[in-house]
Amino acid sequence: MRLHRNLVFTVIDALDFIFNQGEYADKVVAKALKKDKRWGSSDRRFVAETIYDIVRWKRLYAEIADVKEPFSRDNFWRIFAVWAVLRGYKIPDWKQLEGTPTRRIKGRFEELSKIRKFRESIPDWMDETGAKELGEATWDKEIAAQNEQADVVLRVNTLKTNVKSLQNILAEQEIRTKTLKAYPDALILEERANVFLTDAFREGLFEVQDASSQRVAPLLDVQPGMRVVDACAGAGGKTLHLASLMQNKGQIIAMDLYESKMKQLKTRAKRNGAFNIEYRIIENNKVIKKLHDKADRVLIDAPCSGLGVLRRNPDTKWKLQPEFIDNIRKTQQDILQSYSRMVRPGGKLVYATCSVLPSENQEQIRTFLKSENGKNFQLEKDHKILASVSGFDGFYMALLQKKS
Ligand SMILES: C[S@@+](CC[C@H](N)C(=O)[O-])C[C@H]1O[C@@H](n2cnc3c(N)ncnc32)[C@H](O)[C@@H]1O
Repeated sequence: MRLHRNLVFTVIDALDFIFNQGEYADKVVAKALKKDKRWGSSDRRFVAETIYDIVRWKRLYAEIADVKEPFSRDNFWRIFAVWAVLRGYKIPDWKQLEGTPTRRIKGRFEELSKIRKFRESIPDWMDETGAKELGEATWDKEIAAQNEQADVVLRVNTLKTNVKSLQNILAEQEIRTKTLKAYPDALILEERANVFLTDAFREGLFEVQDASSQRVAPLLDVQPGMRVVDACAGAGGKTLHLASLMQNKGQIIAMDLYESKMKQLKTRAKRNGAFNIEYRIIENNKVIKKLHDKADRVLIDAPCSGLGVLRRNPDTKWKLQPEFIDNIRKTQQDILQSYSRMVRPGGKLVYATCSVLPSENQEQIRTFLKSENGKNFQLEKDHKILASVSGFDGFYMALLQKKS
């Protein structure tokens, strides 16, 4: 395997943006891929996958390369050299890679692979939190699974098409997919492809949405004609799923703190042909109060640590801080306390996160159910989804019913 100079330089530049300028990996990758129109699909794959790989394995590779943050340009080359040696590339005779200690790199890799926080390349605090909350054995498997590359999963937009038709449309463009048992609207790509460039995507025939995330909206048990509040709608992955489950009938009130996210949701809703959505920015508590006891269903897709979706967002490992998790736990309980009041007697509520930490999940529900507000609710069921067991993102979702 040969390394190509302009691709590798693009990777080094991207790492500088991510690690020294605090930019998000997905944005940097998207920008990097636009750099040269002549690149073919394997060049683009090399750039994207190498950047993500090095972001994912930063701690391990930096330790092997014996470099510390803030990284200089020379440090990035040394980290890149570690990646290239471990991936089996022949090191080219470029001056930046002169003197790469191939044998030493392999030896250090063997040694460090015996220690989980290096082997899985995570900060000390994250390793301790994961082990404390899930137990050593489960965390061992879970963090390993979360370091694997995620599959690309589509959710078929049943407002516009069905699984079989979309499968045929994509197959005509050489994009082969498989159905997934127990996930009725899902298609999984057999090989990675940039599905956002397809006409099928532009026409709103599907969204990219992990299989675990596709379990949230169905759990809420919505029916056409209901009034449903999606209280933390964000850019609306689950709002759109709710709209198709409701066959565009009834009312979905999508809320978030941020207007920018609502704007993205509006664009996506238009593409999806979802017409039963109203939008509210939560500027103050009045927005919530007005809906007290009025919603048949409320979805709280709560802000969380994201410790279930590291496969998709490996830079979370480095951006997340323990203080953030402490604060987000308080926010999660506040949101549960406040937004649950929108559920009408006899109505239902789903609380979900894309975290695997019990303290953000079942423990929040336990605290809520013991509280004054929570006494009006009972837990119907919950799903604790681990990436190591499901093969998809780590998620938690609980269905509660308000007493009549
Ligand atoms: C997990 S994300 C939502 C993802 C979205 N539901 C989807 O499926 O694409 C959590 C969202 O909660 C929003 N949020 C944070 N604090 C909030 C609050 N107090 N009230 C409502 N939304 C909040 C964030 O802006 C973010 O968009």
